[in-house]
Amino acid sequence: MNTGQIDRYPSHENVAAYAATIASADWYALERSLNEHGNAVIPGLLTAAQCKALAAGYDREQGYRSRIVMARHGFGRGEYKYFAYPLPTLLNQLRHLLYPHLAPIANRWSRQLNEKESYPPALDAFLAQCHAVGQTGPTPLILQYGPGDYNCLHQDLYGDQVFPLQVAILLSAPEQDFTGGQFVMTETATTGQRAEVIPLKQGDALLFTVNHRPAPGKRGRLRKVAMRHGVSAVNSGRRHTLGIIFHDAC
Ligand SMILES: O=C(O)CCC(=O)C(=O)O
Ligand SMILES: [Fe+2]
Repeated sequence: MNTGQIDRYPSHENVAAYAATIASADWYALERSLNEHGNAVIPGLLTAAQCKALAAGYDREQGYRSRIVMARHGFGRGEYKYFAYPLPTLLNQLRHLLYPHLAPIANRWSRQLNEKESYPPALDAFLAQCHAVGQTGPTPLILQYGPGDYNCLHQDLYGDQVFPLQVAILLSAPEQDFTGGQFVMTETATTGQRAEVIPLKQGDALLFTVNHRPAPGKRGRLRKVAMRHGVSAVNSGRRHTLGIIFHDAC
């Protein structure tokens, strides 16, 4: 883990708290939820103060490698910024702390789908694989939505190297900071399509499928189902999200 970096977000008073929350989470239950629904929630991973500090950092010029205005690309309406390396300490730690719990799940999914991918136990080894094929751009991001903004259903794929799980942390408080703006996931299988709205509170971390996952089909046999995620229109206020994607980008 890179510890020799400047912390751009001062109010991370509870660094040990999120490490303890990740370490003590019921990872069997989280995996069961991921297997059954393609998503799972760690409630209250960040404090309101940590969420506010990250959201307030959105307007800073420094610390980001690019800003994307979603309407220009047909991605929806709203905007987001990709962090630059070195990532803020909190974000770097969250990415490193979450990955080792997700890699064994990713490996079980890969085996169940007869895929060749296997994911190393630590993030730095996986990132080295990404960097070796030219996927060197950091993908963690922060998104900002105002009234009328939304995020089209999508998959966060940035090259051949794909880690099949990602995390989004809601930084704003629903009904206080914003209304509307619900996180939505869809699942497309040969048996039909369905959508799920996932209610989140400020500071909750949603673990979810990047592109596809194994799901029981007819006669219990596992089949591959494609998943997408997006956000319904924000009605009022401002909504910020922190996105943690584990593969880097070309
Ligand atoms: O704003 C959201 O909740 C969705 C963010 C998103 O698309 C992502 O983190 O990949
Ligand atoms: Fe996304």
